[in-house]
Amino acid sequence: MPRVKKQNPFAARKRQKRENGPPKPDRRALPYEEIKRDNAFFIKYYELQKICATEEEWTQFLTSIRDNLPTTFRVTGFKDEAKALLAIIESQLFTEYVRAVAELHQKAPEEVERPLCLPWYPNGLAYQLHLTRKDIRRSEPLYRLHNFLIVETTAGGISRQEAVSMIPPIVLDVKPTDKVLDMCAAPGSKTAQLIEALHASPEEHKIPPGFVLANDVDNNRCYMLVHQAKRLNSPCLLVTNHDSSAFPNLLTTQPDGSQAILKFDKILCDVPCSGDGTLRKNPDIWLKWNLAQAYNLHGIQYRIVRRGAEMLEVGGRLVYSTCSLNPIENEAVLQRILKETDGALELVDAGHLVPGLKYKPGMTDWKLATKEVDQVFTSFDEVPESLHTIIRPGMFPLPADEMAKIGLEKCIRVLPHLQDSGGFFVAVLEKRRQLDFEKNDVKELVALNEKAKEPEAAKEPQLDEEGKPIEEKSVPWGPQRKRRRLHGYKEDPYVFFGENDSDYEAIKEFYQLDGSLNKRCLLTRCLTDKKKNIYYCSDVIRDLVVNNEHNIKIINTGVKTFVRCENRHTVHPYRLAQEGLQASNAFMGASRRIEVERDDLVLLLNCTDPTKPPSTHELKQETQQRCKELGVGSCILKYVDERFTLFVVGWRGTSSLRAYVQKDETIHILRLLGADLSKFETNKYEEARAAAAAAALTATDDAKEAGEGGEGAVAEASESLVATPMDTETEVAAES
Ligand SMILES: C[S@@+](CC[C@H](N)C(=O)[O-])C[C@H]1O[C@@H](n2cnc3c(N)ncnc32)[C@H](O)[C@@H]1O
Repeated sequence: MPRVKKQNPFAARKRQKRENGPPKPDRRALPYEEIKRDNAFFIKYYELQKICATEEEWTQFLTSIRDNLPTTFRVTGFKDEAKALLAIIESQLFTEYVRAVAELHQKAPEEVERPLCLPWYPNGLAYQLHLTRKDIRRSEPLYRLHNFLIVETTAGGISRQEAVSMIPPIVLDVKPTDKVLDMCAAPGSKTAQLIEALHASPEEHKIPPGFVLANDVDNNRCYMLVHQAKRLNSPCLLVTNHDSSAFPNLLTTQPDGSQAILKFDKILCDVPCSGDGTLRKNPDIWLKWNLAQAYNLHGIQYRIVRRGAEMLEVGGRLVYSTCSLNPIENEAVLQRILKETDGALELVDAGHLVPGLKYKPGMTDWKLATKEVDQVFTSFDEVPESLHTIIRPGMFPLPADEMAKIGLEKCIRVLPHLQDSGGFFVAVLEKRRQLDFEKNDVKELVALNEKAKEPEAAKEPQLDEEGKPIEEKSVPWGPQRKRRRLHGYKEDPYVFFGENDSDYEAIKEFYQLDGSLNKRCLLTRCLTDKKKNIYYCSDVIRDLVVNNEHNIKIINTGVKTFVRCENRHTVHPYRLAQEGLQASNAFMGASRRIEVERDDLVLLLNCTDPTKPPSTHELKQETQQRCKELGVGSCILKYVDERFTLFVVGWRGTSSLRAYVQKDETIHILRLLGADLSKFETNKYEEARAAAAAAALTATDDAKEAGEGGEGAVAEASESLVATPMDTETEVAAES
């Protein structure tokens, strides 16, 4: 049969671009100061919707939304370490903040307003600075604050996140036992919060029984998500890449060994939106805002929340959120799903979970309009036929009696002027019973999965009446539209340890692993006898991968726990990885542990030259004694004080001991220990000045010596000044 040649979409796009002429200038490239913070359609539209109660409030709203956004961050985690970091922030960092802001604005320190603790964020762990991102990035007096934010973000001590974006995970109220789905997760700031909530009771659960499945349709953004979530080192995270509106049903193994369709206890639908609530952070949206975006997005927003509702466990909770203020993307989507599910889904009031947050109730009346807002419609009958494909009947508010039943006023609308934040919309739904349109045929799904496992060549193509191959349909509970491509995805495989893995036996013996660690949850990402990195994931994540890897594209799972590290001194081929220690520590015996005092740990962490690790003779007597008992190889350094217990991966050399952590985490731990950090404190402004001066000097000297040709020397001079010490983990211990 002759094959129809398919068009290459990339080539087609390229051709189209060529035909369209030279590219338009990138509006995003405009500096924020130059963007006119105005858009007549935006103003006309929201004035029409009466999103504010009075003229005075409307003026406040407009003033606020045109202003830059203050910077906010939250201290990550709920553990003792987070409390200790918070104490340091509130004392040392904020003292430095007051000094620096006073210098920046040439004020007396007493006149500087201290950062604001966000009252509704649990445990006082989130703060708002009276500075914008730009202030922090571009003002020399603030360089220490900037360094702090960068280092602690990389080390996972804090998360820089817009205040309003912290709300959905709080009202989702995740518990360590919850099965959580984040349907539109990238770049992952909310996923990080969900993971933290999952790990909130380490005393109760060594490894939480629940998990977070974080998904995004955009492959590149999935990698941003992996990067963001990696800082939390959770073995209970699975990242997938799929269209959420057609997310396949997944299989899970029940305690009795049978298979069932996975239902989630908590689902976050932080759907794609027009983003006009982020105008303060992204002023370029002023240039492109138009109503067509909302009309276009309404459909996909509805389909995502509908699919979410199907996958939700009865009794489970689903949070729908957008960073848009538009009722078309918010209330109109919710009224549609609430009407369709006819009482099976219920809106609940979650205000008590964010006490002190100022917000407005959801809207129960709104109008639709043309793109230019020159024609306004209150019902579908008024919409001209030419707009029928854009403006749909379901976008109009329901009749008053139906509206009263669904209770849209329980939604949370945050407007920028209420507490100097971005704009946001959040709604909390709970599932009371199964939905009429839910498909839960487990036998069909098992059969489909089995088929998907067959090698491609073994499959009989499905043919239509004319003998042409039938494209598989995209249905939420069935195979994906592009299922065939799954086999072509370039993700590395997930290879779990078998029953009798010799590497596992060696690791178990060396580290005295206890039997509660399921060896079958260790995995590698390649099919080889000589494993390099060994990852660990929780039992439930393993089960999900094994049951569903042929049905959904898995981007990432597992935390790096053991890394091959062999040299002539080592007796065991694997060292521990700091990333995995948070999980693996719970299973480790006493054989490779050293308890260290503060001074020893500070000494070890301060060694930034991997070729000169501290000699054991420099350490306390007890540490030296313990070192003698340990052979060469990886070990766990344990530090305890009244505030927290820290575990750090170490390396016992033939005559040395060193800490095996990356630079930013080193600084984070030293900060917690109250050590002197001045050697890590860099002033980029001073460095740039020094580099420029050195370059100028060299250029002058070179020009004197060689006449022309000074340029290369200038470049060289400046390059040599930007080398940073110990940015990455050094693979082999110094002595080897
Ligand atoms: C508002 S952002 C999510 C922000 C994210 N929750 C966070 O807190 O970092 C919306 C995301 O939805 C993704 N997206 C858009 N359409 C989608 C779809 N059909 N299925 C899954 N994800 C989708 C986009 O790629 C984008 O990353």
